[in-house]
Amino acid sequence: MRAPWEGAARVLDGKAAASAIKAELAERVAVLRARGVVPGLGTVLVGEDPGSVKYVAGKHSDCREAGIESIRVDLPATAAQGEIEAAIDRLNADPACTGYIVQLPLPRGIDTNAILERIDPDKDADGLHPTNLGRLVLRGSGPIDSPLPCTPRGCIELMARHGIDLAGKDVCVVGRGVTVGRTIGLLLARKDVNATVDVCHTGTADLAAHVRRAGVVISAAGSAGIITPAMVAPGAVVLDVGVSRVVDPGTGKGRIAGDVADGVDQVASWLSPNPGGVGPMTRALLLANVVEAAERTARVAP
Ligand SMILES: Nc1nc2c(c(=O)[nH]1)N[C@@H](CN(C=O)c1ccc(C(=O)N[C@@H](CCC(=O)O)C(=O)O)cc1)CN2
Repeated sequence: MRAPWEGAARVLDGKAAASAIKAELAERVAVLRARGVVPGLGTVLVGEDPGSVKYVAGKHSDCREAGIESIRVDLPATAAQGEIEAAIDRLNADPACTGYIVQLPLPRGIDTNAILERIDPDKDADGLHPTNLGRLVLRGSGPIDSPLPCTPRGCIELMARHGIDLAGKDVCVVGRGVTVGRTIGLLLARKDVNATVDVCHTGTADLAAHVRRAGVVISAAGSAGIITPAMVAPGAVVLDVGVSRVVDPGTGKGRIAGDVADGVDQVASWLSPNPGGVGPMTRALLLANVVEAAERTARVAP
């Protein structure tokens, strides 16, 4: 007899979940506006990396959809550390900007940690300021009244909105970048989620053995096709978060590839497409951070 997942994984539809979240947020923004509180998201983009340009443009169009104002600061790739810091200082002082992000990665030679630490923690829409990461570490249970990193939050919300309960599950996270791998374990291991987390990276001796043990695989390695069907336990939930640019050998043209190889959909019970999975959720949860910060300021209950 075939298990329910055999044949084709069900789709973790990030586009649909993100649209629902944005509609919910639009209602909360209307309440805020009625009380004279206007949320405004700022973005700082340094350089013209095509991926980053696209993601930032997406964040501004999301703001329009949810009724959030947005402020764009675009700097050339040659911007010096001091110029980026000056832009941060202006956003910290701007009352129209209630939250903002610095699009990562920053060009080589820029001290990213110094930039992230300069953001006013109360305006940190990405949840990557040390104060907010520290709050996440300190508050292992109960509500958190500070912003949470958007992609980790998006991964958990995507599964929750598809009825996937993570309590007691073994989750294998692949990748240790700051926006996902290094922070998602903090959220997954909280008492309200109750998962057990295994974080793998380029120094992991036997990646396949770790992935095979997991009921949930979250791959944010940025290494095309690193998660193969043979590595995945039958019925596992798989989230494809990584993005890399590859050249298609057939056409010679560049294209975007995820971490999950073809055929995983024949083994997994649920699979997030890439694009269309975690990416839109990252953007929706960024807006949630902005709205929640404005609600805290206005003391409006969600
Ligand atoms: N300051 C930050 N920088 C970066 C973050 C972050 O959370 N904060 N994460 C990533 C990029 N990212 C957000 O900025 C991001 C990635 C992907 C998407 C997205 O919607 N992707 C679409 C596809 C878009 C396309 O290429 O057509 C999808 O997956 O469907 C949004 C945001 C690194 N930097």
